Amino acid sequence: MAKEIKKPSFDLNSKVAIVTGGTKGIGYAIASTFAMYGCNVVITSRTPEDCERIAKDINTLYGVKCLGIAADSSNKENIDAVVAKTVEAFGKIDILINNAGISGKTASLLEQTEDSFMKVIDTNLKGCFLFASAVVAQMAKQGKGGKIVNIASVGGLIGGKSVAPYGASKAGVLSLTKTMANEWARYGITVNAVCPGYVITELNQDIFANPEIKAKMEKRTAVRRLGCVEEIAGPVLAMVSDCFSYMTGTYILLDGGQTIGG
Ligand SMILES: NC(=O)C1=CN([C@@H]2O[C@H](COP(=O)(O)OP(=O)(O)OC[C@H]3O[C@@H](n4cnc5c(N)ncnc54)[C@H](O)[C@@H]3O)[C@@H](O)[C@H]2O)C=CC1
Ligand SMILES: C[C@H](O)[C@@H]1OC(=O)[C@H](O)[C@@H]1O
Repeated sequence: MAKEIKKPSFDLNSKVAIVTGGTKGIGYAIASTFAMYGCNVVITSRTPEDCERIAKDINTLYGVKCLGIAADSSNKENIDAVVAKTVEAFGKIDILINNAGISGKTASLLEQTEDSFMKVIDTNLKGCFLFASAVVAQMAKQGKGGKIVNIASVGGLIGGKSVAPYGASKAGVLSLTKTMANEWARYGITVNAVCPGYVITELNQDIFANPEIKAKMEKRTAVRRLGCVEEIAGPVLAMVSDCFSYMTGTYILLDGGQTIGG
């Protein structure tokens, strides 16, 4: 008899995930997709009403426990409180998705200020470091490993005009992902990233509202269209499942062929 091959499973039953910035856009799609697969989810954003409302919706729609906790991803005290409240409510953390992010001021480098630069770095890069560090301290105590996915961007690979702080923050996230994977493999924790291209969300709705710009962006992709949030959430689900147990310290590019020249 030939060797039996294990059937891949995306089941997240009884797992507990934190999805930062889980009230909107890509984060909301990820939190909802995890919930569809049985995962209890903690979602964060800075607005308490949004957290409460969306957590209730996810709970009603998918029958899992969902907790909304207001927290600023650039604030260490807030982050430590999210980790403590998650452990208090669920007893453990299995998965962290570092998703909360802002695009920042669209302007040339010379027009960026210390404030506009640091605001993006604090949310996108410092937040990723602080959240992962706080969660890993808990995962290490649990002794059963864990999965972290950082939401980076094509912007972190190619830079791009007028979005220097954003590109730099996402390049930093990709570098952090490698170091985290190296240093935390000893705890059985894998750390990976995804680099989405153009995905329609609130982050960029103003830009894509202009039909000319939208058409230009679509033309930059090989598939000639913008992405949707489900096209990021599905791959992230696979990445936190048992299927991706041998992947760590790297990223998946989800850009419709933007970086191969369109
Ligand atoms: N939409 C796109 O085309 C792409 C987005 N991304 C990344 O995906 C992630 C999600 O972006 P979208 O869903 O598009 O944006 P969005 O604006 O729709 O949602 C962002 C979420 O992050 C939260 N957030 C922002 N700043 C926060 C802070 N300081 N503390 C806590 N929560 C905060 C917001 O409340 C919201 O829930 C971001 O990291 C973004 O950089 C990456 C590549 C492409
Ligand atoms: C903010 C941009 O419109 C959006 O964000 C990203 O990371 C994508 O690459 C898009 O450019």
